[in-house]
Amino acid sequence: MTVRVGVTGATGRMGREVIAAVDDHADCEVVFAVSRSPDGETVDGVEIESADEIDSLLVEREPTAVIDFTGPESAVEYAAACAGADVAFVTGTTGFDDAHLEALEEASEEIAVLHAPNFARGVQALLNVVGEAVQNLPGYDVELVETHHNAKRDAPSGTANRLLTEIEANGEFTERTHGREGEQPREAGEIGVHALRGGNITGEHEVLLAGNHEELRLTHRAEDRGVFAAGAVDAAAWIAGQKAGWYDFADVIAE
Ligand SMILES: NC(=O)C1=CN([C@@H]2O[C@H](COP(=O)(O)OP(=O)(O)OC[C@H]3O[C@@H](n4cnc5c(N)ncnc54)[C@H](OP(=O)(O)O)[C@@H]3O)[C@@H](O)[C@H]2O)C=CC1
Ligand SMILES: O=C(O)C1=N[C@H](C(=O)O)C[C@H](O)C1
Repeated sequence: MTVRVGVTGATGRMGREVIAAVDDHADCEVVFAVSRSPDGETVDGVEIESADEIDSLLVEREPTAVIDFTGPESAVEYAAACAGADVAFVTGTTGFDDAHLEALEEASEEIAVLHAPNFARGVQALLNVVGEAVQNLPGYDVELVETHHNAKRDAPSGTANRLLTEIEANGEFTERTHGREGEQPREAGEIGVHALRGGNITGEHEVLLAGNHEELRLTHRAEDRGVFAAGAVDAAAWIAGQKAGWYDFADVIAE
């Protein structure tokens, strides 16, 4: 079966990568790609259409799934449009607050919604092992450093937040300390969180566990955004035919 993909935020860094990744995938095709302000542009030969037309595009082009890498407000709006048209929604957007997540969960009562803050398979592996490392090194100091390009809006990254959830679920920690300045000695039990921004760095995440005159560093470095796009397209292919509900990239990898 051919997976018919709709792309939102099509002229953004990730939107362009998704269009290219769909092209590389034997069983997928882009059936529409939208932007809020299309100016007759094409991306990899795909015409960019107006996001104002999303409701009719969802009905007329019959996508199997929409892939969204935009912003929190827009992701919620696009998810609601997909719910109205019975189309599955795959989003890699980050920076959601509780209200955004609640709105996405509401959509997942009607359609299959898959959210992953990182579609790199290596990050999924990191998420699988970080808890075990924390359990094996009780009392060690934990610091998390994420590094991204200078246009990233949200901090810490969505991936960093997911890693922090895993770390906290597997050890005794008191609080997250975001950066340090002035007289601020490290407290036992805190997790230091640091967001670096610069140039066009694709995305790096490092968890440092230090203690007992030793250190363990678990680092993931994405070298190309294509890795995220490929994972999102795999997710779109996987989600075709799934029933309404909330899914994660781990569900895709498990199969
Ligand atoms: N899960 C993962 O693996 C990854 C997640 N990301 C996340 O994806 C998101 C997008 O990243 P990136 O592509 O670098 O960002 P860009 O700013 O390059 O692109 C985002 C696009 O989304 C659209 N957009 C942004 N805000 C809104 C809004 N309020 N309403 C409607 N459309 C909007 C814009 O397109 P237009 O105006 O043309 O509609 C914009 O071009 C971020 O949240 C980022 O953290 C990034 C990489 C990997
Ligand atoms: O904005 C980005 O670029 C990225 N965002 C994601 C995040 O916030 O975790 C994933 C990736 O690191 C790139």
